[in-house]
Amino acid sequence: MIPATLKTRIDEVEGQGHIHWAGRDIWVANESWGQLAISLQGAQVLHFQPAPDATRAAGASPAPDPTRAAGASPAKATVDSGADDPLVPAGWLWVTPTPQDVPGAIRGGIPLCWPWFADENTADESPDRSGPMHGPARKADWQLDAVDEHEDGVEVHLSLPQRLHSQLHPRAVVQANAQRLHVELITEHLGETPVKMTAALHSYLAVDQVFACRVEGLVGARYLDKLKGFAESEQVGELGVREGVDRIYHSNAEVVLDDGQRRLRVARQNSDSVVVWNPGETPNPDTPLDAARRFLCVESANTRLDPVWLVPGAQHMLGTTLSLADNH
Ligand SMILES: O=P(O)(O)OC[C@H]1O[C@@H](O)[C@H](O)[C@@H](O)[C@@H]1O
Repeated sequence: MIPATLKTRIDEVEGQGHIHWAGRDIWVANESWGQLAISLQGAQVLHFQPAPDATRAAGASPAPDPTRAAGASPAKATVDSGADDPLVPAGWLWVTPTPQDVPGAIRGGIPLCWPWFADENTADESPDRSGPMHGPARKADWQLDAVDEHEDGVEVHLSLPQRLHSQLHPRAVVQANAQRLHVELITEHLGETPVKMTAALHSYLAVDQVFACRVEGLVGARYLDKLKGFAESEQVGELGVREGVDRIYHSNAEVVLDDGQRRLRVARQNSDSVVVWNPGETPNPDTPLDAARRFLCVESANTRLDPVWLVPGAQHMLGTTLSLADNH
């Protein structure tokens, strides 16, 4: 579910190319296996949409997608999102219809939070540890290093041309094909002393209605409830989202997000924290309330529950893989 103007520009690309949207340089693939768009600000995947024929062949039965069913013509079906640029129900990710100007971050897609999650400020080298929420990497300009063919899709490599930390340096790899989207955030330690970091792949997943969603796979997991001062609880039964939610689950389990229309599997690599977040009645100023009902973040993360100590010469890969889950 992304803004109509973004979807139209992606549809206009034949093969691979760059578009300009909301003041950002965005790399796009629009190929027979599907569509992928990555903003070079933040190396942020903004859109992923497998071709409908290919997902049927994989044995799943996704909900019909009106913007692709008509043959990938410019999006027509729109969702009232309370903004001039309506959302269209395209793909697995959500992007706000009213993005902040650069140098602000775009809320949506898969922001890379690095080298800390939220306001934990691990690996924050500013004198008073007052660095930005979710770290500086999501607002920085990344560069596209390479695009390879990969499993009938693409593999995209991105890196940061400048240093954001004296010892740690990140790069990103995005793989997309007709069956899945896979994102890796790789951190290399180039310095001399151990460093503690946290991070997140802050995935904004498009849903039909957030307060009708179920997140399966967390039964029995302990979690910190950020809306209750980080009170610790145990998940009883599957999680049904019925109001704003902001929880860090201590779990390495694969979860399935079921919105009644689509069952999306969220697998994670080297992540013992899964963050489930929607702002409920109090979204950020860049997110109209109607639009906020259309996403649930299910984030592959390393948080205060499982921080990473990186030693000199070591590297850490935080990953997430999205694919369709079988219907019950
Ligand atoms: O608005 P941002 O900076 O993208 O972050 C949004 C949310 O991100 C989530 O990961 C956090 O758990 C929330 O506490 C936070 O509000």
